[in-house]
Amino acid sequence: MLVYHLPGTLDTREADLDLLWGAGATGLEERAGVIRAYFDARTDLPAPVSDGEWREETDQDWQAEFKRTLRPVRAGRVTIIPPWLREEVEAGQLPLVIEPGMAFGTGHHATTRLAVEALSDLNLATLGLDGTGARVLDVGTGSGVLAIAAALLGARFAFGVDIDPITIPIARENAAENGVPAERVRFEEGTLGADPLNFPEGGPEEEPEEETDAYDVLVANLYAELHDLLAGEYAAHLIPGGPLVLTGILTVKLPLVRAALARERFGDVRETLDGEWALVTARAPLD
Ligand SMILES: C[S@@+](CC[C@H](N)C(=O)[O-])C[C@H]1O[C@@H](n2cnc3c(N)ncnc32)[C@H](O)[C@@H]1O
Repeated sequence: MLVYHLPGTLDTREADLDLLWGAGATGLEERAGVIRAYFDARTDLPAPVSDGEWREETDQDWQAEFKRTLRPVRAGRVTIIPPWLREEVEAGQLPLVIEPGMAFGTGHHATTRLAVEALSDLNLATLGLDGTGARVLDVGTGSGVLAIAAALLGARFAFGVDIDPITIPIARENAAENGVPAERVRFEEGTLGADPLNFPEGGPEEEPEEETDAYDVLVANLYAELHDLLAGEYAAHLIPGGPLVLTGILTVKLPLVRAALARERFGDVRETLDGEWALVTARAPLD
């Protein structure tokens, strides 16, 4: 790939951008104070933009640069890292390894971090039947990050569902990478309500008490309109009083989520804000 590196930013050199397009650039972007102009072939550039340099780059350069930009993400008792940053997890933190890839959920989005923090605040190891650990349902699992976080935090069983089939093998690989055994985490294509055949039963077959579709905790990083649509399903899939953790909510859309939770008689509704994003926790109705 042929890239022309021009010092400056898209803002400060706005007047020069037309010259690059005019010279045949196929794309422009800015990284760390350098404008990158993509070309199919070298060409003579006019004087105002001749202070840059041509570079041949390979895909490996891109991957290396992307890898260098990733940092560990601390979320409560968990630190989310790509595999090559294992050494950077502080003592006492639970490492959660996520291979950055095609599925949403590397931990770098505020909503993922907020949800892991909220899971970290719940006592997942002692919730649930006989205090033996919570059964957690993760709706819209993506990379599996929230279900895997729940398992690492002591949940007895975590179940991730996603309507996008591409996420499921990725989530399974991430669970294996974190050493979470298959009987403690499961991922299936599916959603709540729409297709009962696709909605899996509660857990490992060898434990009869798991064969229920009511969970101790439900977490969903989706978006406000979907939380509104699914609020009744959330209540139906939680034990009475079970914690609900919702994120993916733009703060401007909070009234929609508040109204949906009130309609379905959720209690103890609390909100945490991070910039334009919100996380809402609540308790399922008691009857
Ligand atoms: C914002 S990502 C969240 C990923 C991950 N749970 C996290 O917290 O980083 C939302 C995920 O929800 C999935 N999704 C969207 N609509 C859904 C639905 N109706 N039911 C289940 N999953 C859905 C998407 O495919 C996507 O993987």
